[in-house]
Amino acid sequence: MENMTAKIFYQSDCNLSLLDGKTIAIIGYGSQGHAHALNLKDSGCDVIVGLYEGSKSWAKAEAQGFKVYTAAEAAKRADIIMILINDEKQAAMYKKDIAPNLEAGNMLMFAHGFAIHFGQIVPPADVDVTMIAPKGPGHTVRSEYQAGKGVPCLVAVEQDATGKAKDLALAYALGIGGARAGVLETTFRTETETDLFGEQAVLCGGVCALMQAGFETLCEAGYDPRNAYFECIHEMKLIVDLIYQSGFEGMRYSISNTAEYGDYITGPKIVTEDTKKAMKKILSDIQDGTFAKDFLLDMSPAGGQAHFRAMRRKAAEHPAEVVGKEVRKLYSWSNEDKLINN
Ligand SMILES: NC(=O)C1=CN([C@@H]2O[C@H](COP(=O)(O)OP(=O)(O)OC[C@H]3O[C@@H](n4cnc5c(N)ncnc54)[C@H](OP(=O)(O)O)[C@@H]3O)[C@@H](O)[C@H]2O)C=CC1
Ligand SMILES: CC[C@](O)(C(C)=O)C(=O)O
Ligand SMILES: [Mg+2]
Ligand SMILES: [Mg+2]
Repeated sequence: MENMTAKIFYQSDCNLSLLDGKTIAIIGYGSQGHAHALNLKDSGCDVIVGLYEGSKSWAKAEAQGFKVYTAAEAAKRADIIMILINDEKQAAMYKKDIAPNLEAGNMLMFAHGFAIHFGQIVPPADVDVTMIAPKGPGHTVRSEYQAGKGVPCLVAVEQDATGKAKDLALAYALGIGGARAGVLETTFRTETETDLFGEQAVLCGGVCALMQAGFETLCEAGYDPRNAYFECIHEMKLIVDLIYQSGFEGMRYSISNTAEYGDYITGPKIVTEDTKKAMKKILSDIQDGTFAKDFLLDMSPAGGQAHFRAMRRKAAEHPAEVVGKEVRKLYSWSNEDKLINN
């Protein structure tokens, strides 16, 4: 097992004043970008935003109080440059906009290790290269900060040219609220491999496939699709919320004995040794670069996102999506669809 003694840093380990006098450029204003920029601004930091001419987010970032520049101009003006654009676009943008404007002693930052770990970006030796990777979606990084809380983060230092890289990165983690929850020390490699594995096998790929298969099974057996949606999709959040609060044991305390008995009996029939075997293959494809190669190829100008777009279209047409729209209207307090339009 990996090092279980890796340090966790909290607010008292982080010195926000290390960011005094430093300009932070947030490149990208999407899920993570808007959250980091707004949280840092609310923490008193000097933040500018870098985008491309014609970006749909330019006016939004300005309306939310930021000076917005092209990525190249923002990089030139900044001491700390956080790259929060899509992983597959980072290498080309870095080469064109960031590299020519980097100065010795700058800090280049990432929220995910993909571009560095897979060698898409190779920064010069005289800059710090660090990562603060929130373990949660950008919109939650913002909403937790506003609630006085934070999303836990990973911190990693790839290059420490100034000798202060880790302390500066930790100050940044406090600025976005992550240190309120805890910041676990790791490496770019480990963050990249575990993050890709988690989102593919469990959080996004695994959970969505499980919910959809359950929904389909009930619908194919003739049950009302709205009932199937309640049972296999809607209620997932409520069960996961209990796990979030008190672990599996806490969740099982809240459910009936009938459900708990069925949980123990049936879980291993669904997630079998074959599922574990498939998980191991997924992990090995991530570790040896197979996934990164396939992803980058499809997302490249030559690939034209052919596979990505087809998969996205097919997923959007799933009957659960149609029923879901109707069911989600029932709970007017839900802001999920607002997120999609943000
Ligand atoms: N989504 C998440 O919650 C998490 C993401 N991460 C990591 O954070 C990073 C950002 O991901 P995410 O927030 O999902 O990205 P999004 O797709 O939500 O946003 C990308 C942003 O980058 C802008 N952009 C695209 N190309 C350029 C360019 N050439 N120059 C300047 N800006 C550009 C986009 O502009 P426009 O608005 O015009 O489209 C958009 O504002 C990735 O490394 C990801 O792995 C890490 C943890 C969680
Ligand atoms: C789970 C997906 C994620 O890794 C995240 C929100 O943490 C991502 O890349 O968006
Ligand atoms: Mg993640
Ligand atoms: Mg991820």
